[in-house]
Amino acid sequence: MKDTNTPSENTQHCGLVAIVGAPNAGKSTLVNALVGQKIAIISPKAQTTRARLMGIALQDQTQILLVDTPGIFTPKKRFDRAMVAAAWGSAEGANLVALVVDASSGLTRRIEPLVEAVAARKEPKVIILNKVDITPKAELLALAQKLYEAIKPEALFMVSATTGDGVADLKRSLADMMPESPWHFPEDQVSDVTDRMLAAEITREQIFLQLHDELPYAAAVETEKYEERKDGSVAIHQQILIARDSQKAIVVGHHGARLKEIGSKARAELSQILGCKVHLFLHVKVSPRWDEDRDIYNEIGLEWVR
Ligand SMILES: Nc1nc2c(ncn2[C@@H]2O[C@H](COP(=O)(O)OP(=O)(O)OP(=O)(O)O)[C@@H](O)[C@H]2O)c(=O)[nH]1
Repeated sequence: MKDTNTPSENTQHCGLVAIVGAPNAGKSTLVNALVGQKIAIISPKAQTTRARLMGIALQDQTQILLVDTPGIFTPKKRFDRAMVAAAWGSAEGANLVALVVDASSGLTRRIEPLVEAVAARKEPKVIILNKVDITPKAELLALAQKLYEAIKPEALFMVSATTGDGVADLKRSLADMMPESPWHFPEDQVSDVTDRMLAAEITREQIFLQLHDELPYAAAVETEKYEERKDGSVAIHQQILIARDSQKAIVVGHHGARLKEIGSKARAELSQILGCKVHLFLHVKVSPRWDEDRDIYNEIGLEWVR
């Protein structure tokens, strides 16, 4: 635990909130909104968040550690199992389990097992109905009632992570539920994601955004080298791993145009986040079984599962 050197040590509060929910519920968007800064990537495609990320939100004297998890779904492949294991693993030892529900989709059969699983958890729970900006009020109230009865949470919130509606109230209430404890991180730290990892995630987000119809989930990004230069800029070398030769042509594009576009958007975003000039070098590598490679699991923060 790090010494935060803040004056009023004895009145500090700090606790862990595990954010769980179905893929696409808006968990990453919500964590970014609570932290007030982008720490997790977002995409309209489900299952974007692969590893466990921690966002650190500050509310007065309270540090709220928000563990953003991969969406919980019924896993089939090893990679999927690793994602779901990471999600539940992060709920262990949490002070609060927060179930985020996409209110606009309602109580679908897909999330019923998740609701049951959350109801059975021993930690205190809250329900967060997200996407209220696109949910009719009557549906919202009916859903709130059903979920309240099923889970019996400490509290239920209605928010829009994208418009920010209800987010400040949610943050204050979460802070009120955190136990008295010294802060676990320095005041200015917003996440436990390393710059290397974030850089890989930003490139992966661009691949998603630009190619999700042609290349769903078939790519991983590894930061091979991350170098801070004397002139204050950062040079980042990354490998884009794809499963098949045919996908290489898609990622590279005509005369390299697609790769250039992925690189230039990722570079612009990284340079904004890191606050310096970024040189980004992307290499595409065909690695037929990248999702069976232990090193890649480590790099993106997932545990290897059997
Ligand atoms: N209209 C609306 N859209 C939202 C809101 N919150 C999130 N979204 C959108 O929902 C989609 C999924 O958001 P994410 O934050 O990536 O969802 P997630 O739950 O982290 O998804 P996984 O990574 O798959 O687990 C994105 O297109 C978001 O822009 C909201 O409050 N209102």
